[in-house]
Amino acid sequence: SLWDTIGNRPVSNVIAGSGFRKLLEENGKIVERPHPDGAIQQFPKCLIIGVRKCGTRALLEFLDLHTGIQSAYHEVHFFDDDKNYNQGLEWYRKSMPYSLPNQITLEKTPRYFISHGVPYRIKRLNSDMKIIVSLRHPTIRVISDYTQIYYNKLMKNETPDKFETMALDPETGDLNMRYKALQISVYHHNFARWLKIFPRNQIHIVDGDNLIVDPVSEIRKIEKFLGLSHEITYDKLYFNTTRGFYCMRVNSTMEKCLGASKGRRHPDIDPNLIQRFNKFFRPHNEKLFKMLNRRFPWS
Ligand SMILES: Nc1ncnc2c1ncn2[C@@H]1O[C@H](COP(=O)(O)OS(=O)(=O)O)[C@@H](OP(=O)(O)O)[C@H]1O
Repeated sequence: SLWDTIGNRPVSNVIAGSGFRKLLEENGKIVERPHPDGAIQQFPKCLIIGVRKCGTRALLEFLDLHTGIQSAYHEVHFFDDDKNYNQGLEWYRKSMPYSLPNQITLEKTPRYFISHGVPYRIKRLNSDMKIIVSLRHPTIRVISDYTQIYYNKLMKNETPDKFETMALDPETGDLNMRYKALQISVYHHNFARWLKIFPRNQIHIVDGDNLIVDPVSEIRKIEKFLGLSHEITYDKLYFNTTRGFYCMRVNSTMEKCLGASKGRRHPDIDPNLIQRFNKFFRPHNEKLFKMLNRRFPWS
């Protein structure tokens, strides 16, 4: 991609800390991401592993505003995709943005959370890897997941299934346990695998619902988790009333919101069906809270 070709081209006449590291856009396109002398491509020290639709893109981009962090813009899918994994570690390192030696490289691939074998592969690369997981209300996450697939189908000129068709077993009318979006929201199933490989204190959990309404408070906890100073304030993030979400002040002249696929309106869903989902998730949430030694305001 354009991104990668720029990554291999050093631009030396740019001063560190003066905006060299951030997205540069021209006519809405990312055109260049120059880096300073001494910058190198480093393995990530921190991974955002998921969960899908829980604000992983917002986290990655907001954290990229920090001078101590360089985020890989694309989802690299190294640990979950055998085709990429078999390219080897150098391939992975070369997929990273340039950063100064004391900066933390950050990568996010939400599929890591649900992919078997990934925790072990990450541990083999770096047993000290810091791991970030964002969680949202499980029912809202299901609906967000459905909404994404709904629009993906529309874009491919396919007819999307109704939510009820996906969510309910056609024979019994019960919730469809084979529905992938439902399975992903049973967070403790996947979490159990991660906690077998990584100690709890190496995993930071973000409240993805709170990230939407008070991003600075969630980012601040991550800054602490990563041993970074507190830089991301409401000078850098502002509430964009048109979008209905927080957007970024990348520098004094550039503002940036997440892409149009983030924060789409969810379809109206029968409140009874929502209640059935909530009821289904309740005991699973309790298991999760126990596992994580932390509660969330989901009922
Ligand atoms: N600031 C800001 N701007 C836009 N969107 C925001 C923001 N903060 C959090 N979110 C929520 O992020 C949800 C998408 O999550 P992900 O980025 O993890 O999705 S993905 O798995 O990478 O497709 C997305 O879910 P939907 O609202 O269902 O689209 C948003 O609610």
